[in-house]
Amino acid sequence: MDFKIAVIKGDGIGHEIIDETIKILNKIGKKYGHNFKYTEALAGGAAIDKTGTALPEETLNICRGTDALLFGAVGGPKWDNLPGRDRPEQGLLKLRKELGLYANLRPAVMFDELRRSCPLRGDIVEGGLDILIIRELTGGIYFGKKYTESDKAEDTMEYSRHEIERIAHIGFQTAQKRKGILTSVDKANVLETSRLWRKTFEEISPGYPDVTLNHMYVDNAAMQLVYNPKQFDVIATENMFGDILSDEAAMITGSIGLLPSAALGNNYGMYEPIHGSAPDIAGQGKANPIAAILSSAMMLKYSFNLPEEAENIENAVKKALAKGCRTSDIAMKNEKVSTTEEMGDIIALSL
Ligand SMILES: NC(=O)c1ccc[n+]([C@@H]2O[C@H](COP(=O)([O-])OP(=O)(O)OC[C@H]3O[C@@H](n4cnc5c(N)ncnc54)[C@H](O)[C@@H]3O)[C@@H](O)[C@H]2O)c1
Ligand SMILES: CC(C)[C@H](C(=O)O)[C@@H](O)C(=O)O
Ligand SMILES: [Mg+2]
Repeated sequence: MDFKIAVIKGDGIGHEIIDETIKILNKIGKKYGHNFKYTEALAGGAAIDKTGTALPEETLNICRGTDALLFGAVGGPKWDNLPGRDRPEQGLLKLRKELGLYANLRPAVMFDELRRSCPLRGDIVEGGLDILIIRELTGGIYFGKKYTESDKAEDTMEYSRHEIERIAHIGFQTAQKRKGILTSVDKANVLETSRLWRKTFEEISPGYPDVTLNHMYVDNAAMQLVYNPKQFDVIATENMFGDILSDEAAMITGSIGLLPSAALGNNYGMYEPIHGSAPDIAGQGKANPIAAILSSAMMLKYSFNLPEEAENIENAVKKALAKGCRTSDIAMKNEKVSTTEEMGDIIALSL
């Protein structure tokens, strides 16, 4: 079958990790008889340099004409002094908003092979970890009214019932297919948006009697993630809390370079690692491509309905780790360090 994929490498390590991901997809295509057709598009700093804007109209048109999007990362020190609305990150935010990608699935799964890379005590993560964070992606403080003058600035957090309801349904339905435990994370002791969030989850809960709904304040959730992460099955939370908690969850599994994501809406799916452009290691072959490669597995599963092919990629990642392949972020002292490309090669060989 033919599948059209828009590829946005972005900035920094975005290029290196997406190149490895395409290597894997091509091999999968060959193995299963699929034809993945890629169209590259610009966003972020690279787009600013070339066109003056972080999300050119042409990029949006390319994305609207494809079956799914593969995204690397955007941003970097070169563009850090631009006014907020002109920054590379705005390209990503606008893409999410324009394509209606409101639900962001961020699975934090610990590979047995990487138990030693987890910074937590062994007994805390014994038996492994499998948490799915569902982050609301097109609302909240990221997209509320903004205001700035020389001595004062404002960001507004806004949520409508509709925005919360659609995330809640995804949270409950996802929990139904897993262990049936949904933790809604908010700050309802302080924020009006969180009180509406909690009330909405409560109202929807009776429709899912097989799911246990818990509420947790975000500060406690940050603490519980390192104290007792195994209590979590599905976490549903608003945009900024989800951004922060998913970086924390990624590190618990061993590295931020491991955590993939799917940004889903009613018409499109965009697949991106949760990490950034990592300017400190860009261009040095040090980036871990696993988060991007696992994001492509999510693409096969969610956008193309190819679960067997997706599982093949996940298993190949496990095999590469079992063979001892480690990029610098997950290598222990005295372990051989592989480059981004070597990791990609070993995963490709393991398919
Ligand atoms: N989705 C995105 O495009 C995205 C996400 C986060 C940050 N950013 C942008 O990236 C830039 C850098 O931000 P930051 O430093 O806060 O976050 P970052 O995720 O880029 O890097 C944080 C740390 O993690 C390391 N790291 C990240 N990904 C890695 C990988 N795949 N393999 C090995 N190590 C990895 C980096 O070297 C760095 O030390 C900023 O401009 C930021 O806005 C973009
Ligand atoms: C780059 C930034 C806009 C983005 C976010 O905050 O959503 C990133 O941190 C992420 O997690 O995808
Ligand atoms: Mg983030």
